[in-house]
Amino acid sequence: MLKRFERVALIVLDSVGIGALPDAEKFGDHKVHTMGHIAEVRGLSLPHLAEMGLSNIEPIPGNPPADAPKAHYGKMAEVSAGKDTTTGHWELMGIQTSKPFKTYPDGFPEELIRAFEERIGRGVLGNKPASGTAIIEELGAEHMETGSVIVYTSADSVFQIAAHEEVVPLDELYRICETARELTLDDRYAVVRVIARPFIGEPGSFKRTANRRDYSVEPPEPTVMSRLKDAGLDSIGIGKISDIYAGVGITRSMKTESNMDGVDQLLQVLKEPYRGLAFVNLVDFDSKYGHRRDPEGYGQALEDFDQRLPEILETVGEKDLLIITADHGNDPTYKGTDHTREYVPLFLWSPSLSEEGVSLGIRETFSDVGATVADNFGVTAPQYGTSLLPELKWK
Ligand SMILES: O=P(O)(O)O[C@H]1O[C@H](CO)[C@@H](O)[C@H]1O
Ligand SMILES: [Mn+2]
Ligand SMILES: [Mn+2]
Repeated sequence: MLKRFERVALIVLDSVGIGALPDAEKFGDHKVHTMGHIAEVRGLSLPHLAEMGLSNIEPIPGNPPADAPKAHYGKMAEVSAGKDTTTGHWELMGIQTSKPFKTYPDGFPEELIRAFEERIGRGVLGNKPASGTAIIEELGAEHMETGSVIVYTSADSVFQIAAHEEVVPLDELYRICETARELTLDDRYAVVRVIARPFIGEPGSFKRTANRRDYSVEPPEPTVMSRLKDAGLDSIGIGKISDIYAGVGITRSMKTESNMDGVDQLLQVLKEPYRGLAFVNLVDFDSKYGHRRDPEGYGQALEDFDQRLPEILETVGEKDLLIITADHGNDPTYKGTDHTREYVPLFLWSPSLSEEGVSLGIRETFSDVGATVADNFGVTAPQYGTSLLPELKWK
C-alpha cells in the first residue's frame, strides 16, 4: 500500500527560476538563468539548499553538488502560455492556461480609462507599462497635487493602481480597485489582475507599503485546493496565495509583510494541528529584487532564506511533506524588468523519506505538484500532472 502524508507544506520562492526553458526565446528570453546568473555576478552561498540537492538539479556556481542529496530533487517545465504569477500558480494546482492572458503594451484603451475615471471620480495618470517604483517617482508629485491615480501595467496582464496613502485613503483605493476589477472582467479587456499599489513618503523617496492587494480572476476550473476544501481538509494560504486564486479553495488566509514573515507564519502554522495543505508564497525575491534588476538584493534574499532551512526542516514532522518550488523566473541580470521563462527547482523532503533523496528528473509540467497533493489526500486528480508519490523512496 502506498504511504501518505497527513500534511503538505508548499513553499513557492516567487520567481526563483533555474535556467531557460526550451521555449524561452518565444518569450523574448535569451539564455536567462535567475539563480545561475545571480551566483555568477555576486556569488551565492546556499549551503542548505546545496545539501538538499540544488546543484544536482543544475550546477549553481559556488554550490557543489551533494554526494547524497538530502531531498528528492528535480526541476519542472511550465507548459502554460505565460510566465506570470497567476499562470504559474494555477499550473501548480493543476490548471493549464493555453491562451495567453491579454496584455497592454500600449496602455489600456481610452474608453476603458474614461469609464474608470467617471466611476471613481478621479483622473488617471500614466496608463502605460512601467516599473512600479519608477512610475511613482515619475508621477508621484503630480498625483499628490491633482489627486489623480497612477495606472500602469507590465508584460503581465495587470491593471495596477498606485496612490499615496495620504492622498487616497486605503479603503478608497481598495474600492477603486474593485471598480477596476468589475470593468476589466469584461471579455473585451480580460485583465487577470487588478493590483492596489499604495505608497508613502515624499517625492524622491517614495516607498511602497505592504498594503498591496491583488484582485485576480477566478480560476476557470476547480483547483486542487478547491478539491481539498470540498473534502473538508485545510487549505491554508500564506502571503499572496489567496489573492492569486481569488480566494477559491482557501479555508484560511494570512497576509505577510516579507519573506521572513512568510517563513515565520508557515512555521507557526506547522506547529498547529492543521490537516491538508499550507501553501506560502515568498514574493520579495520577485517584487523587491527581480523586477528591480537587483542581483545583490536577490542574492542576499536567497541566502537569508537558505539560513532558515534548518529551522524549517526541524519543524516539518514525520507525517509532513515539504515541497519547495517556484512559479517562473525573474533573472535580475537580464534586460527589461519582467519575468523570465525558466524551469523551476523542485525539492521534496520529509523526515519519513530516505535520507538520501532520489532524482525526480525533469518534470513536464508544474502540475505534477498539484497531482501529488491530490493523490496524497485522495481527492480528484487534476486534469494535468503526474503524482510524484510512486517515485518517493521511504525510510
Ligand atoms: O514593477 P512592479 O510594480 O513591482 O510590478 C510587477 O509586479 C506585477 C505583479 O506581480 C508584475 O506584473 C510587475 O509589473
Ligand atoms: Mn510570481
Ligand atoms: Mn512579478
